[in-house]
This record gives sequence, structure tokens and C-alpha cells, in this order.
Amino acid sequence: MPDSWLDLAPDTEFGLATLPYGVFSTDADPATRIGVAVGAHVLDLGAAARAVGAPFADAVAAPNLDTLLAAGRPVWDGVRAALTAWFTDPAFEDRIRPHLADRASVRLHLPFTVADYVDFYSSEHHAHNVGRIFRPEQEPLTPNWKHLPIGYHGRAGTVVVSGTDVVRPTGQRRPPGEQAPVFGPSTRLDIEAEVGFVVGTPSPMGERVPVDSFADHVFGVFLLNDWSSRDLQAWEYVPLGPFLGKSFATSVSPWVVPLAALEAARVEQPAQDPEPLPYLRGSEPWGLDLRLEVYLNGNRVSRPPFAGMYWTAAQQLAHMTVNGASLRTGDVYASGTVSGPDKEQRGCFLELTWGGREPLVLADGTERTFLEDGDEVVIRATAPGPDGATVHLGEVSGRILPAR
Ligand SMILES: O=C(O)/C=C/C(=O)CC(=O)CC(=O)O
Ligand SMILES: [Ca+2]
Ligand SMILES: [Mg+2]
Repeated sequence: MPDSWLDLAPDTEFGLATLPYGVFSTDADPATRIGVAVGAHVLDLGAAARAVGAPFADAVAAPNLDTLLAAGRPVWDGVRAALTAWFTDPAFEDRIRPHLADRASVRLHLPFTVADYVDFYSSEHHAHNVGRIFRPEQEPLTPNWKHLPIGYHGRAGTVVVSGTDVVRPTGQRRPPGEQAPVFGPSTRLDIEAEVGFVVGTPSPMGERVPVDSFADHVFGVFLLNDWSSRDLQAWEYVPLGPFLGKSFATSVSPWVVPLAALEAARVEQPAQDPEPLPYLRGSEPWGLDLRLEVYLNGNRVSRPPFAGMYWTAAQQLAHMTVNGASLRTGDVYASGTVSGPDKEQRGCFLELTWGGREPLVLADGTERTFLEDGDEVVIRATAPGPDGATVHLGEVSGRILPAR
């Protein structure tokens, strides 16, 4: 990467290879506005764009990312090129430096208005493991699994930004061996380490979005924790799928990494056999070499590799619209739990503890199956960037509060 007048340390989180977008406020100015993370700083993008008279200033002088998302790929590329120029060309320093805030001192908010929220199920390892745990008497993969990316509609209104506490959900569960359900706080509260995608450019009803149009529609990528109550889920999900077991909260990381930052992380997805139907075939690789890490109370418990996901986000987008369903700016869709083939690569505690039968032993000697009140989960990720640089996705965190 070119040098910056900001003197960024080579190993800084959010160097010039990343330049993610978020929404921040400060104690001095509680109005929310778009920020760009760069090293230990946050750039007030709207104020900076006005100071340099950038052509896209109206799209970014906004309380959140909604107008930038709607502006489309040419504007997204223009903003990113401008940011790189501002931070590398010393001629911009006088106009840009006054709009930098200390990243450690800002408050971060949900970066855009979430329109719809869909969650997929695209890790073969995860689907295989969950099938064996939930349905031991059946084939782990359902007959449709390798023909289409399975998904369900989640609850957009309960998508929350990283750092938001999660109240333990209450509801119906059926204890093992019983006929009737009981009511109370969930006893099998779990996470799902996932990657989220946000749609910028909408599409009209009745039209399909081809796999190869992915980058025209999708603005960027972030981390997502699909908190899941396994006891509520197991009792309610037949035959219509997850409902209250997953709708109480979904946490997202505050920094949206633009697709353009992930060019060097693009890889071929795993071979698909059988070959999918033509509408699910694309001409460009959209596997992504994102390396996730899951921490429970500071202990790293898993390292899920995203590169092995069976279905790509480009295929998921094509599938989501193949019936003519429209896309709206702010639509979020998530990859599904990211699990690799190895035990220490599993993206949820259901798998890590094999349905609660094999507790994890943490560094302090305590054991965990599912989450306890007070537990904090943090998911982080990085990806390879250009010229040996590292792209940072930052983190999504959440702490469990007791049921109410
Ligand atoms: O197989 C099942 O019955 C349930 C699967 C999940 O809970 C996973 C889900 O939300 C989709 C995913 O994250 O991969
Ligand atoms: Ca999920
Ligand atoms: Mg959820």
C-alpha cells in the first residue's frame, strides 16, 4: 500500500487496505454521521467531503449509510478512490486532518437501516453437523441442500450493533423425554459466527439478479452473530423453520468493509457436485478467504474459515431473487454459520460441544456447553489484502443478560 501522511503502523487495524464505513457520534457532537476507520482514527466523511468539495458530498453528508448504499457502484468506487488519495497525498492533509476523531472515544451505531434480513445455511460442515445432532435418524444433508442455498427470513427489526447486550430469550421448550413443553428462559443459548452482506443497489420486482451482477448490488461485508436458542428452536422449527429461536437478536459489526477491499481475498469456492442449475452459475470466483475467530470471555474457542463455504454470496443473491422478489437498499443477508472441517473450526457451541454432550474447558478451568448469563462473545475476522497487507473486518461482540 502507498504511504500515508497519517504514519499508520504496518500492523494497524484498519490500514489503507480496509477503509471501512460506519456511523459514529461523539460526546461533543451526538449527531450520528458517516465515519471511515483508519488506524486509530475515524474520519468524518461528510465533513471531509465538503471540505475538499468532493462530487459525492451529498451522498455522504448523512446520518447513516443509507444514501451512500443507494448511490451505486460508480459512487462507491469514487468515494474509495478519493479516500485513498486524501490519506496518501500530503496536499490533502490540511483539509482532512481537522475531520479526524480518536476512534477509541467515539460511539458506534447501527450503520444503515436494515430493510429485510435473510439468513442462509451455506457451510456444508455446519449443515452436516447440525443434521447429525438434531436429526440423528436422517441423512444429515436434506435432498435439496446441494441444489440450492437454503435460507429463511429473519427479523430485520432486531438486528443490533456490536456491543448491544442480549437478554436471554424466554419461551417454550420441550425437555428431553417429555411430551409437553415448559415455559421459561432458554437453557441452550448459542451463537452462530457468520458473515453478513448488505445490498446497496435495489432491483425491481419481477426481475432476477444474475450471479455475475453481485458486485453491482452488494456494497459490502461485515460480521454477524445469529444468536440462537437451541431449545426454543428444536421445539418450534418443524415444519416452517426458525422463528422465535433466532429472532430475539442478531448482532452485526459496526464497520462495513467495501467489496473492493476484498479483491485479494477472492478465491474459488469448493467444487460443486452436482453442478448447480444455470441461474446459480457465475463466471467469476466469489469465494472469500475471510478468517474468523470466536472468543468466549476472552478465550479463543474457534477459528472458522469462510473460504470453504459451499455457496457464495453471489449465488445466494441470485437465488434470493430468482422468483422475482425485489431487492431493497439495506437488505441484509447472512452466509449461515461458518464451520470448517475441524473441531476447532466450528462456528457455534451446538457443534463445538456436540449438542452439549462434550463441554469446552476454558483457560480458567471452567466448563461451558451453552452460554451463561454474563458471558461475552466476540467474533473477529481478517482477510488477505493487496501486497501482503491485512484487511480487517473488526469485531462483533455481545454480552448475555439474564432473562426478564
Ligand atoms: O438444521 C437445522 O435445523 C438448523 C440449522 C441452524 O440453526 C443454522 C441456521 O441458522 C443457518 C445457518 O446459520 O447456517
Ligand atoms: Ca444462522
Ligand atoms: Mg438471529
